[in-house]
Amino acid sequence: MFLDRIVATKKQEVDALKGALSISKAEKAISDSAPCRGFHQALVNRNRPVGLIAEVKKASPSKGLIRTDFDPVSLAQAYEAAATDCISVLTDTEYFQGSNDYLKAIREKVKVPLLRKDFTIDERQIYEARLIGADAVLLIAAILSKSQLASFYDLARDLGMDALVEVHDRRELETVLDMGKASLIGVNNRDLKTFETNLNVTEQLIRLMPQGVAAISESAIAEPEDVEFVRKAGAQAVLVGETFMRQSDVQSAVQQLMGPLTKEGSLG
Ligand SMILES: O=C(O)c1ccccc1NCC(=O)[C@H](O)[C@H](O)COP(=O)(O)O
Repeated sequence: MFLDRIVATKKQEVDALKGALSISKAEKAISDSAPCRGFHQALVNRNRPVGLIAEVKKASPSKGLIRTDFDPVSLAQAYEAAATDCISVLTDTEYFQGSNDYLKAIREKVKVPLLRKDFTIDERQIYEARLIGADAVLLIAAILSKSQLASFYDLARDLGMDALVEVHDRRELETVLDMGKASLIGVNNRDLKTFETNLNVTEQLIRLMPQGVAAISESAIAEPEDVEFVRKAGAQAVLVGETFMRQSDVQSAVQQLMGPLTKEGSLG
């Protein structure tokens, strides 16, 4: 199964990180660094009726190479110019052709809060995310135990970041809700084991979420009708990658998919 392969590769990367990243040095560097930008708060204060996390995504296991003229900083600047609330940056190299360097370079040029989109399986990756400039990390319920979810969540918060906790089915959602911490839950419409996508997953899972949880619908959102469908299902924001990456003009692609701004003067 592909997800198992990804996790096996991450285990090797984490072994290398154990030699390369000292937690005490990381803590010192983080205490000297600028505070994070509020990722969750940007979605609360969103610029449109449905918030947007726009993804910088060069390639994927399901689609292969998605964008050939891939300049991560220009893409992120186009997202910012289109009043995107948050940006997701894929940092996995092996399967998504992403890079920590992309996130670092985007952090230098763009003020929008950044999600480090990767497969977190070890606490060192959370320190690393904060050091490279992330404002939030992704915690995928399909690859973590309840105790890992809780401790990684607490660590992210202790380091000043938000955590987007991702689920795909009822069992994963129940685990996350049992944990009793997550206030930002992503429903991935893509089954990461089969790559099948279905927006009904958002509808089925959001209705099981208590009030006070902000739900993000992730993956396979391609048309304004899809955004409307997940809004009606209760999603407060969407996470979109491929649809934007396949358009030459990313800024206008955001406007076409997401519609006009709610707040005057948000653009630019
Ligand atoms: O995108 C994939 O093929 C994929 C395969 C295995 C694990 C994760 C995968 N994608 C990560 C994501 O969650 C998406 O990049 C993100 O939700 C955006 O999806 P899309 O708008 O469909 O590009």
